[in-house]
Amino acid sequence: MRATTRRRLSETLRESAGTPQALSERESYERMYSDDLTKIDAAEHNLYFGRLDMASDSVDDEVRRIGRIGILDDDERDTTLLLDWRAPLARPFYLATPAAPEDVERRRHIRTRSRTVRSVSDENLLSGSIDDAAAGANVVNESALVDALNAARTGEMTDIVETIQREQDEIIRSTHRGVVVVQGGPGTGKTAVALHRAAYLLYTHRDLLSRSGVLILGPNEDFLRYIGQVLPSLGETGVLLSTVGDLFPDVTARGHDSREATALKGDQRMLNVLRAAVRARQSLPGRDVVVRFDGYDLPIDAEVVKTARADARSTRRAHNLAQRAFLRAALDELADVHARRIGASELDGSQLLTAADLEDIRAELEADPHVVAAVTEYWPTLTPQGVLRDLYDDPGFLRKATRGWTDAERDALHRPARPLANDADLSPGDVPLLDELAELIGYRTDEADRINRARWRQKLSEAQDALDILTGSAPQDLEDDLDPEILMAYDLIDAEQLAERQVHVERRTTAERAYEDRTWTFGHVIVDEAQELSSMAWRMVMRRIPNRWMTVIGDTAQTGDAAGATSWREVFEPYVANRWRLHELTVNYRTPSEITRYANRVLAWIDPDLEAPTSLRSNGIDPYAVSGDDIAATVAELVSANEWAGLTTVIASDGTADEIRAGLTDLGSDVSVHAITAAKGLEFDSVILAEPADLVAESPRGYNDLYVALTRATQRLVVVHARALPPDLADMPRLR
Ligand SMILES: Nc1ncnc2c1ncn2[C@@H]1O[C@H](COP(=O)(O)OP(=O)(O)OP(=O)(O)O)[C@@H](O)[C@H]1O
Repeated sequence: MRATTRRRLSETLRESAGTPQALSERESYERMYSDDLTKIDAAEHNLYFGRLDMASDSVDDEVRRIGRIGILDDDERDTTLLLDWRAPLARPFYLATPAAPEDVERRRHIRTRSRTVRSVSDENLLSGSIDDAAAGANVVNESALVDALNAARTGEMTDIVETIQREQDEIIRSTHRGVVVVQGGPGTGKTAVALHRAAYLLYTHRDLLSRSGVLILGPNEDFLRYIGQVLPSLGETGVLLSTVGDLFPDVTARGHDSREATALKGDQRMLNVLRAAVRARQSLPGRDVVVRFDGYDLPIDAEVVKTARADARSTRRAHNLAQRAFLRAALDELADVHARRIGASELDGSQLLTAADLEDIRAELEADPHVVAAVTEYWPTLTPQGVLRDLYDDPGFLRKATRGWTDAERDALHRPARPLANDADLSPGDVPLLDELAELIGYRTDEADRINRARWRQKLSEAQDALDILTGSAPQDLEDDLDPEILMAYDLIDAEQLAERQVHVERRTTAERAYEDRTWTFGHVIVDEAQELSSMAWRMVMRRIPNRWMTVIGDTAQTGDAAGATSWREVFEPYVANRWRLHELTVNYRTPSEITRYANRVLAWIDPDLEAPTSLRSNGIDPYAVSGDDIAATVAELVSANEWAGLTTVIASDGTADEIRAGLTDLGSDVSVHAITAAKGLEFDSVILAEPADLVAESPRGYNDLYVALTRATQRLVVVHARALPPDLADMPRLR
């Protein structure tokens, strides 16, 4: 397949494309073959991993071979060689258990490295002789699963197609067209499920979703990097991965907010603040505003602006879009004022000017840039960034827009404007506010169009230059005495046509186009670590998905963000009423029971009603605590005194992470350090948790943060502390 695809690709590249049409065709073939090659390369590892021998009395007594991608033979009947894991016929591979064998007589696991088979294990599901699966256990493909769970972590998430469990499979293949909410404790495979659901939906609804795209939202860049390889390894490349903070085209928000500011910016009350802010920009003139027109001082008074403003507001259009109506009404009023001044009869005040004269005045006003500028001052063109910066910067404006707020709340929002390139001074919490403002203002970020137009102008000018050169190099004798019979290049072709020949057809993927367009609506949206999204962020996400076909993954016990969610019902009911469905995942695949013993106590403290996930395995390695007066020094000592096999990290509070990192860098150690807010969703072989009391004290959601920190390790946990341990960890064995 690879050789054939390569050959076709190089044939395509060799073809010359004379017309724009042919060029466009060539490019779409080029893309298709390149995508196929990527897919084939990605599937190489463990391509064929499962086989089902169906019972001889079942409807289809057959053998099904299951792999990462589907492969058909090139015989006449297109015989299936390998079934895609997402095909309906492959499903019993994930569902069959000895208790409910689904007509499967034997399930076989094949593990390969490159093209060598490393192991084969069989489960006989009908005969009752089960070599491999713990009979009756609710775990499918157990030995392969245990292998996968014990494997050392690499810092990149891997796919789980060989060992998807029943409760996970149900979510991955859910046919629900509304919101599917997946609630589950740490390590229950929520992220894995989300990614496999994306792959499944792309396979099942390829036509629809390849046009509209799938968006996956994650909490931070590190997390997106961590999960970034999973979908490509499943042959899917057309998905846009983003954080909420990166979802507004051209804005790379890197600013940092206090907890108070974060909470306020995420609060629904901001909606009224933003509305008020935009309305406050539709202001009235003070006294004595005049503009010179036609030799007279023309007053722009509050009455004129008020009438125009009422007209513009009654259009109910977004601010920038209503500017035209405002201007039209204001100029009508001003034309009247002016006509009354110059055309009124001295005798009885009646108007001496004809309707045509009035029209002329109106047209002259409109053509006068000073008049237009003076009028639009009271209904200016706005940008979301401009409004937001002014709001934070100007205490008077802030006060006006935040009726009913306390001074302390206003202080938390106040921030002098220091604009940076790409709006990097704004924070991720500002992005949903920008998006809301963009709606209120009617601001479009047609970045793609803008770029295309700029490119087009560039091409046009290059083409013009080329024509000029052609003209300039025309033989002199012809120049002097142009022979109308001789055709010149510029007689046949103008710059525009020349440029058109150069145009490259749309080469960007759906995901790339979606990223550059604020008003893009996706076919499906997946939100991971969804508990961290604020109300304002949800409004932004919902705008991207009007059909509300979403998969939302999270754990309200892990909410750390000051504006995050504590109840799924509260989040979704306003958008979809009861069109949301809750699934729960109950098995913790990541953390051994030795560690969850402690984590579960913290969970019970956060919410006694939440059920703790069951740990699938125990590894015999008990966590222990080490104390020392200087945290950074004790961590450094611990790190240098031990062999840390596998991926190891130190998790610390946001406030102390830097200090600890500096201590380890001095040592030259490659053990990483993660501040708690950056550790969400990640996992490591070993975790050193530094000063849990700091995590608890640093935030009102401190126990949630502690819970997250305690559930990141797949093998070992060590706690280092100077202050007293939180009560739930107090009985941990001590090294010293
Ligand atoms: N069916 C499975 N087969 C093999 N590994 C699995 C399976 N389900 C989950 N895992 C593994 O368990 C680990 C935890 O999964 P994942 O990160 O998806 O959990 P999570 O619920 O998102 O956790 P958190 O809430 O902490 O972010 C990962 O290494 C994942 O690959």
